[in-house]
Amino acid sequence: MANKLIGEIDLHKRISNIFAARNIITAKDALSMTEFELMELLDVGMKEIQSAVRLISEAASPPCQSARSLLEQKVENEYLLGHLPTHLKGLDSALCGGIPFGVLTELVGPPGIGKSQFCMKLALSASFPKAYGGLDGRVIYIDVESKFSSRRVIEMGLKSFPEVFHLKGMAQEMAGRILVLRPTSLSDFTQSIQELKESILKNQVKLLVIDSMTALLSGENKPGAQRQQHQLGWHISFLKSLAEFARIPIVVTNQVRSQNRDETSQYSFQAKLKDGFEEHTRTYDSHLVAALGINWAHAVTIRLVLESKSGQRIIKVAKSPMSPPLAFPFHITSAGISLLSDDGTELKGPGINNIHARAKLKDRFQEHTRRYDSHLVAALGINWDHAVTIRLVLEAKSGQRIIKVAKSPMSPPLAFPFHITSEGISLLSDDGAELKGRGINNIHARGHSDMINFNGDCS
Ligand SMILES: Nc1ncnc2c1ncn2[C@@H]1O[C@H](COP(=O)(O)OP(=O)(O)OP(=O)(O)O)[C@@H](O)[C@H]1O
Repeated sequence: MANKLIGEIDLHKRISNIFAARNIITAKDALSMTEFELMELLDVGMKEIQSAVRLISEAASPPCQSARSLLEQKVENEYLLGHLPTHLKGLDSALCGGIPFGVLTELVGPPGIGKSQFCMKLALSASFPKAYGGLDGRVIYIDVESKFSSRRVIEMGLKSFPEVFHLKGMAQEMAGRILVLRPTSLSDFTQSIQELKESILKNQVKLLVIDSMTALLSGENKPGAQRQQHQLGWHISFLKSLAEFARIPIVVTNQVRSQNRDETSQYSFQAKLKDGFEEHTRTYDSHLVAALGINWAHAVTIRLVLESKSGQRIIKVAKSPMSPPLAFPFHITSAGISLLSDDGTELKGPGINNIHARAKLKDRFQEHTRRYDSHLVAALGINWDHAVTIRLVLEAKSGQRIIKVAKSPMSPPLAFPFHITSEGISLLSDDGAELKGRGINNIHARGHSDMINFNGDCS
């Protein structure tokens, strides 16, 4: 508006020509001067100057709008901006159609809970043909932890949308629409996202995924949480403006982990300290704030918390401008994430922003395994568990050697009995038994009494 040309404003021709002759071209040029200055410069009477300034101001100001018309515009824009369906019915209806365009959405939760699985399914949904509920677009998937698996995406597609994926060439076509970038450092990542702006518009990109932001920070060896948060500040505003500018959903994953003995973590900006419970949770904040920074938590429009409670995976809509806090139990199958119920349970109180890394220790047996956690954490370091993509656990249970796929982005937890002969390791059966519950990350060294559990991994 300020750059509106004076020549295009409905001024008297003579006055308009005088402005042009004195090189006052835009509304901003004219309105930056006082009426006396204009009088002096243009050599025109006060009355004429006042009338010209009034007309220029009117032309340069945005029109008045009623609250009603603003609301109508908002609804219209939301419709135009659209949503990326998650194909999880309950979640899609809570989010008015799915992950909204034009804003940042954060998936936050402990390792192994299913954040990458969720992102891969979103990538599928964005690249899928419109006729089948997709967006028919391309996806940029920034895979910091090298967890993206095209095999897994195709498996999800075949199981979730068999009618489309069995069409000849469709799997290749879908996989070809997902561009995977693997930055090796924060500066590499910075360069990649700066270069993205143009290609997002040119290439019909409908989704940008960053999996995960935490891994980018933990990869940097710079000392001091403050410094890391400061570095992240630029990325937050850049990604936010990129989402708005390109009108696409940007989905970012973040791991959280409590280094403390309790398994609950909480975002620090939530809940004023009033009572003992909140005072207690405060001790865990410092770790989370160090990883993500306070500005990050404010910048995201949608926050979905994925957690595990009493052996059940749960997805919570923890922050959303259009939904109350809701929780949905889910599981992961070969078709990807699916909800066990589409009716979310409404959440109240401080629980909304708590993140359960695993079930609370309830009995003496588990209390016993806890002693070994500190040993593992001390030996391997807390970042170790985050860093590995595949974890195979080799253990002995009731005299039988077992190899377990305990962490994998493309396989459910499976156990295979094996033995070792002169030819090396061989499986006794090629049909793995699927594992459920806490046993997945337990390691049996001999009998029950020697069991070790990976600290913080979800059960
Ligand atoms: N084909 C499959 N069938 C069933 N479950 C699977 C399959 N592939 C992977 N999973 C399950 O998905 C889980 C891993 O999820 P995912 O890799 O998304 O975790 P994450 O939250 O991204 O972890 P991290 O923070 O460590 O990256 C594992 O429990 C694994 O068993």
